[in-house]
Amino acid sequence: MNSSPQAEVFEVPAEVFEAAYWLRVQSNSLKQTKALVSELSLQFYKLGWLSGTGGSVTLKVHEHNVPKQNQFIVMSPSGVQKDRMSPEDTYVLSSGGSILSLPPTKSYPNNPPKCTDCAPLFLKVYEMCNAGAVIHSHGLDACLVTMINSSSNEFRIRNMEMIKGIQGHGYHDELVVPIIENAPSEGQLVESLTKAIRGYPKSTAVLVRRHGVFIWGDTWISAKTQAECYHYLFAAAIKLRQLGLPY
Ligand SMILES: CSC[C@@H](O)[C@@H](O)C(=O)COP(=O)(O)O
Ligand SMILES: [Zn+2]
Repeated sequence: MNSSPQAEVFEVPAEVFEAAYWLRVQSNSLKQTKALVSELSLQFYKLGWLSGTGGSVTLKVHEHNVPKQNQFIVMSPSGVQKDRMSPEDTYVLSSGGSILSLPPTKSYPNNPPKCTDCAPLFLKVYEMCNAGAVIHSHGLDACLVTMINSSSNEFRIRNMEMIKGIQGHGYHDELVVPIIENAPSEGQLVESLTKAIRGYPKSTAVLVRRHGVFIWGDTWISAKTQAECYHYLFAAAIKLRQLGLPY
């Protein structure tokens, strides 16, 4: 008879094994994606899209041969100066929304970090739109354009060359972007965002009244390009209105 004490056996859940496997596969591109999130955040801060800690950028880790459902998502922390954020301050989430890694607490000695409040909205966009990147902008024009007509749930513009920069649109197309009402917290916007995405399948943006805009694309390049075009068109609409010209 064997009298030696039995070794304790810990069961590691299958999804932990799987996440660890994909983390290894994607580690190089994960590093690059974290760096890109902080680089783009600084760039967008300079454009006025991420000021006063508002706004946020999220990217999916792009790695060939990794199935979409195993691609990791990088998000920024909540309530921080987005222009001063370093790659190591970012969060890594599974495509299902579980947090896989968080910033070291030494970066936040007085205040434990928290993932962006926009996380449920970003996850909804990833899920419904097959996006590779989402930008939440607090650009002033994105906010003001929702206030031109407070009873309208749409922003419409036509006859502008920059409309061609929006996915699925040509010069002769009218651009229509849904507007949802703001709420005291981001989580309360999930339902109306979902409805707007469903109701406007051609749109790659949703405006939030008196707040800003969510813009997405298949890749970070597409999201950035479109975000530049959307902001141009919002600014143009405001200016045209001031000049008394139709848009
Ligand atoms: C200026 S506060 C803005 C926030 O409430 C929110 O709307 C936002 O855009 C950023 O949230 P955050 O949690 O800091 O990523
Ligand atoms: Zn916001």
